[in-house]
Amino acid sequence: MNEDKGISGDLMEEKPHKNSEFNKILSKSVLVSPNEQQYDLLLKRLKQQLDEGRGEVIIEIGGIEDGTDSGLNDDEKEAAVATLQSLAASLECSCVLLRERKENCGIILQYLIRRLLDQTDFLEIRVAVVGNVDAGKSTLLGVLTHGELDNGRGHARLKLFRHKHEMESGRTSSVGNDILGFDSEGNVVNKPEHGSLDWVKICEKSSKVITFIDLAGHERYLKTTVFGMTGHAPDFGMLMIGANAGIVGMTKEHLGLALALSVPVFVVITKIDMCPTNVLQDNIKLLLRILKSPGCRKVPVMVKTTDDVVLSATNFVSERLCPIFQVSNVTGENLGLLKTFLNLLTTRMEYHENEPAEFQIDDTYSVPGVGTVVSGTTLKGVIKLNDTLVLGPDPLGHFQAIAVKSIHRKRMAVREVRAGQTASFALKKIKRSQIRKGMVMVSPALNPQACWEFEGEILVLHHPTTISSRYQAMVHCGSIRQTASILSMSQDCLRTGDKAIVHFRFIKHPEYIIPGQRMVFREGRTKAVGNVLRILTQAPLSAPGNKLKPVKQQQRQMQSTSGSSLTNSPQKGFHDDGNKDLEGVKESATQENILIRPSGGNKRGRGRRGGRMKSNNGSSNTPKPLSDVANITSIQVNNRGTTKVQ
Ligand SMILES: Nc1nc2c(ncn2[C@@H]2O[C@H](COP(=O)(O)OP(=O)(O)OP(=O)(O)O)[C@@H](O)[C@H]2O)c(=O)[nH]1
Repeated sequence: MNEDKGISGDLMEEKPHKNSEFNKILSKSVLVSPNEQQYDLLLKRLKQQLDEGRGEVIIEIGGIEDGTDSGLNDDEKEAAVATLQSLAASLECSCVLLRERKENCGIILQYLIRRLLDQTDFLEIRVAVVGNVDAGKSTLLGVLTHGELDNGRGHARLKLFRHKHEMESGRTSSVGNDILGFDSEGNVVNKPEHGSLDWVKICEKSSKVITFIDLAGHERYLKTTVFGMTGHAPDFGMLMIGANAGIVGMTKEHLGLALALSVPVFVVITKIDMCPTNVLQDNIKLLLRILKSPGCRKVPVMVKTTDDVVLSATNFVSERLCPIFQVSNVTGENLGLLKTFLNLLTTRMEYHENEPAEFQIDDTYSVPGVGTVVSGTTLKGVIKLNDTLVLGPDPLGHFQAIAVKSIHRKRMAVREVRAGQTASFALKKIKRSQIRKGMVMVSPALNPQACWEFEGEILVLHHPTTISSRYQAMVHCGSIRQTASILSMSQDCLRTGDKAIVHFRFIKHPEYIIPGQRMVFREGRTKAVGNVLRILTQAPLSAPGNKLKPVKQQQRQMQSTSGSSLTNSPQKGFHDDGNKDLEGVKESATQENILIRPSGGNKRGRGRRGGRMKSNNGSSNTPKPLSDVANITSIQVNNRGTTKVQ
């Protein structure tokens, strides 16, 4: 089958593997018998590679592609492997063979070098699990993390459900988490006897922990699913498809969401044990067509052997690659391949030691005997025990100093957390009611500012009619989830497929957002995606909680400021590189129609939220011209409502 071919050559050329530089010094002669100087150089480079890969790297030996130096014979292989093992041991790493292949020129090997970490440390990868209802999401997670196969009637998923109504209905409604640990050799740490409370035991024995963010498949819970995709900062998306049902319901919606948020996706087709071959083939054909379409532009790879796993995992740094697994939760078929793949995934989040810390809160708890606890993801820097951070913004836009008295990672007490890691902090002298999802804890060095208004560049993926000024919908941006109103736009009105610069204002309280962040703007089936371009107002235009001023009044206010000097605007115009990012998604909205649902009324949303969806010519408030909006940079308004234009 044509689709079954391996990873296409052009993909490899486009994004050379990150180890390719290192591999150049791994020439056969050097590895087989390095002199002292060469050995030291190898050691130094390997350490560098491990630091870059957050503690692990995949090394290929004997595979230099210049044609002169490739392939090892048996003796050379033995010597080269001994050198690699000695290098790994010197750096306190494990060295595990992943793949051995015989080419005409000789043997080529791939090894996983992984740092041995102490009990409290582990590499963390977050995988968002999406797919339609009944695709088998909770079941697969139950099978993977509890080591027992399913019975086909919902046995495995029972271990994951968090609410009584979920047990009764068999449907996930909340964002659930479960973990799968791998030791330094790549063996699964989870055992059937590990209950869901044994996270500490699993983490202590693991070098890498995969956190699955189990998201609801039903349309009713889409808001929660979008929050899971934006607020939990997943490294990857696992799109689950039932073999017999195929691409139905929310499958395309979820795929589109991952695409819009630039989250690399791999596909797991479940229930292959109960699906007739012809149905499976038809569903796979459709899947491949969608993935290859101009809207997705993915390179699908059917993963059938360990070789395919290693190849796709090492190239999964490219968002374009889309590995596809076919598994059964009942017979366990191909689950081994999926586990090996998960073991080889590496985090996408970068970590720089000296960056000021940023932590976004995605949940709050009140724990008896402990007090208020917040959980979330460390986005930047490192947070250590007893550090003082600032928490906010509160409804007045203020941040307050807060000391970090205890840190937990996956229920395990630790001394520090770094970028890319989720954690929870117990906070003193603050009530749970004072904290909400979307708040941040950041280093005081950042001098964080609360934001009521911001400018975003958005692309409308779907709207039944048109969007114009004063339209309101939910903004999802990181763990922020709040309704915002459109004050003005660079176009009179927006229809499906349109792109525009939009001036938003949060309706309830200010938030902490950063230019460049990805955002989703949605209400019911209306959906737009884009980037935050810049922050416009640092303080409320009126007292918090007050209704918005009419747009015209706001615009007059803004016009009076046009031409004033740009104080906090990092950008001069609107044509920034965010445009580029949206191109692929735009195509998906316009050409392939994968995200577009058939037009239809949206009566529920219209009534409840008070958003106005006008007919094409119905815009009574002419939006400000783009050039004018560009000039307005900061309208500083204090709480009494006095405007100070800078
Ligand atoms: N035969 C067979 N049945 C499976 C397999 N995977 C899941 N099932 C069954 O499919 C049903 C639905 O599985 P769930 O895990 O609840 O599906 P889900 O995608 O989590 O659904 P939501 O939580 O509502 O989003 C259950 O009865 C499972 O036992 C499989 O590989 N083979």
